[in-house]
This record gives sequence, C-alpha cells and structure tokens, in this order.
Amino acid sequence: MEALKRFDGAYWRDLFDSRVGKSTWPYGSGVWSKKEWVLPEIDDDDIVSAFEGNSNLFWAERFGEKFLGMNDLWVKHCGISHTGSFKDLGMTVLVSQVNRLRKMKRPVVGVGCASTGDTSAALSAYCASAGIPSIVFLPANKISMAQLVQPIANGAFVLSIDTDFDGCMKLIREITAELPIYLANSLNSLRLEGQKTAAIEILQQFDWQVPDWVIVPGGNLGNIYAFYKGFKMCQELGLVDRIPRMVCAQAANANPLYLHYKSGWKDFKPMTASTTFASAIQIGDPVSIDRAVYALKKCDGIVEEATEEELMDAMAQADSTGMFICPHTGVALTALFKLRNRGVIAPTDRTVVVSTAHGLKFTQSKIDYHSKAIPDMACRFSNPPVEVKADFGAVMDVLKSYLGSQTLRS
Ligand SMILES: Cc1ncc(COP(=O)(O)O)c(C=O)c1O
Ligand SMILES: N[C@@H](CCOP(=O)(O)O)C(=O)O
Repeated sequence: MEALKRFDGAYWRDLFDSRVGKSTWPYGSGVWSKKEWVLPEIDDDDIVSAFEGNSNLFWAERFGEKFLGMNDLWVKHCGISHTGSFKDLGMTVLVSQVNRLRKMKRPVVGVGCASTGDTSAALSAYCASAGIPSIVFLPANKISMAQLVQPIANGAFVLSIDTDFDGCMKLIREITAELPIYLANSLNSLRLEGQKTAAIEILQQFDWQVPDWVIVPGGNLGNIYAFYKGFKMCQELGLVDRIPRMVCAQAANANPLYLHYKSGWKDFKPMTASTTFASAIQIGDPVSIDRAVYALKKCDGIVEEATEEELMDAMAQADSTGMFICPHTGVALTALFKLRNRGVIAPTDRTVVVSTAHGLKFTQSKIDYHSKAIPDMACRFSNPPVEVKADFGAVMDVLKSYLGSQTLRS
C-alpha cells in the first residue's frame, strides 16, 4: 500500500479507465487491468489469462420495479465468464503465479483443490491452458452435471470422493502438506487478490460512484472478504471516499456464518451442511471465516439466510424478468427481499447483487422447479411447457387462451 500511495486516486482511476475495452496483453483482462494492485512483480509472459473480468453490471430495472419497488438495482454478472463463475478472477492469478514458479524450477508438480464445482472448473481450465497438471477433489453426487464435466473435459485428474465439501477440503489440505501439489482454494490469498477486482470494477462501472449496498452469496467465505478488500483499497488510495455496506447471504441449509452473526459474533460453530439447491455453497466449515467476520464488521455488514423455497422462488422471479441466474444468486436476492421488506434497504438505495455463477450450470434445479417436481415446494413462479397435439385447432385454442390471459393482465 505504501508503494501504491505514491500515486493519487485520480492517477489510478485514469490508468484503470484507459485500459477498459483494449486488447493489449494482459490488460484486456479485468483482473490484469489492475495488475499493479494484484501481482505487480509478475512478468507479462508468465500470465495465464482468458481475459476474464469486465463482467456485465446489469441494471435490473424490471425486477427491481416489479418485485421490490426499487429503481436503482444492479446485478453484477460475475458468472458470465470463461468457466461460468467468479472463480476465474482468482484462478488467473493463482495459476499465473504457479506458471512462474514452475519456470523458476520450483518443485510444483501440480495444482489441487477441493471444490463444490466452480473452483474445480476454473482451476482445470486455467491449468490446461498453461499445460500444468490439475487435481480436483469433488464430493460425490453433490455437484451439478455441468460442473462435473468441466474438469473432466479440461483433462484434470478428478477424484470423486464419498464425503461432503468440508471432507474434501480437509483431505486436500492434508495431501498438499505431504505432496508437491499447490493448493488452489481461497485459503491462498492469490485467489482473493484476483477476486477483489470485481469490487473495483463495480466502482469503475459506476464512474467511481459508490453503491449503498453490495450483496454477495457466501460459502467458503473468501469472496466476501475479497470484495471488502477491493472496496477498501479504493478508499485508502483515494479513488472513492467511502465503501458500501455489504450483505453476505447464505442458504439456511448451510448457514454457519448466519448463526454466528445472529449470536452477536460469539464463538463460531462449524456445522454439517445439508443439501441445498445452492450446491456450490453447501459448506459448513468455511476456511475464510475469520476474514469474513473481519470484513463484515468493518463495513457494518449484515448476514442473511434463504430457505430452499425462498431461493428457488427468487431465482424464478429473476429469470422471469430476463435473467438466467444460478441458485446462489437466488440466495442473494432473497437477502435483498428480506432487507427491503424490513426497511433496511430503501427503495432508492443503489444496490448491487453479485451473481456468482452462470445459470446454465444449474439447469436441473430449474427443470425441477418449473415441472413442480420438488417435494413440499409450491413452485409459485413455475412456467411449465404446455403439451399440445400437432393440430391447427388445438394450437389455436391454447394460444387464444394464453393471449386472452395476457390481455387481461396488461
Ligand atoms: C456459485 C458460487 N457462489 C458463491 C460461492 C461462495 O463464495 P465463497 O466460497 O467465496 O464464499 C461459491 C463458492 O463457494 C460459488 O461457487
Ligand atoms: N464454491 C467453491 C467452494 C470452494 O471455494 P474456494 O473459493 O475456497 O475455492 C467451489 O466452487 O469449489
């Protein structure tokens, strides 16, 4: 920070703005366009990048108006990315550093992670791109098909282990302590250095205006800290004069941080997380708990939770306004609903919901919802297809009935 402080906020704003939309290596990446703040000493030739970042900050105009009475609601689509989640932002940094270490003949034989599906996808893609072996520990039958096929297709060594994510995490920590395998989970601060650029990007996309609220779904809890760090650096280096309040949103079935918050931050208790449609955050013993608590205390943050029905309804509502979000983003939107209903977030507050993965990774949950195949869930916003005979009259009948109901609605 001392070195960075030799330049003022205007210098950094101008520098970062000058790199947007350019393809000059490596600055075409949203992460590496902030290289001086991320990993300054790395040689550009060692960087492994897919020009990640620069993700869409989407004005959720219709969703905000229709469901929340809000006029300044935004969704930061971090999942519209190379491997379909925000993990690309951190993985480009970590794999670049490993690439550098290997060129320096350091004994790194491969890179490994435990994963609920997104870290493994990002790790395997970036390693494959650099020709580095990757090893992924996945909890058997607990991640989506799309996520499972990603490391398989990218040539990772995939271990499907009969445990949950926390079990995989414990194993990979033990294994990497014994073997020359570099640990790629967010315990490693290189990951967070990349992920923090999403926060800087939000400020940049608002022309360096600070939103009032930023809502982030939390599991292993590296990302909430990374966002805090990105915002805090911008404040300390004079790019902005304050930081937003942050909300960390958890699934009620995997809510150790929420319970800790509710207890007034008194003694944290890890838990065994239950199955949730937000499967990538089915985590009961988050590795970055201390960092997350620190970040939330510093920004006057809040922790919320979402039941399965709440998160699935929120996802369907968002999709009905033109998005195609993942269940984790449904968790974040549920937090927003709750805070709006309680009057904590005001209708005109500028609010950003961080969407963490692409909805196409989680189509089975959407299929289950829209076909009302989920036990004990009303699936209030389901929109099942209408089955109709290949017959002109039959098609006309269903269309007339549909169009009639639309006219009545408008
Ligand atoms: C799609 C998705 N959303 C949210 C999260 C939570 O991020 P973090 O583990 O950094 O809290 C994860 C991973 O844990 C994820 O894969
Ligand atoms: N959701 C994550 C869980 C691991 O998180 P990490 O950020 O510590 O790697 C995943 O996709 O694996």
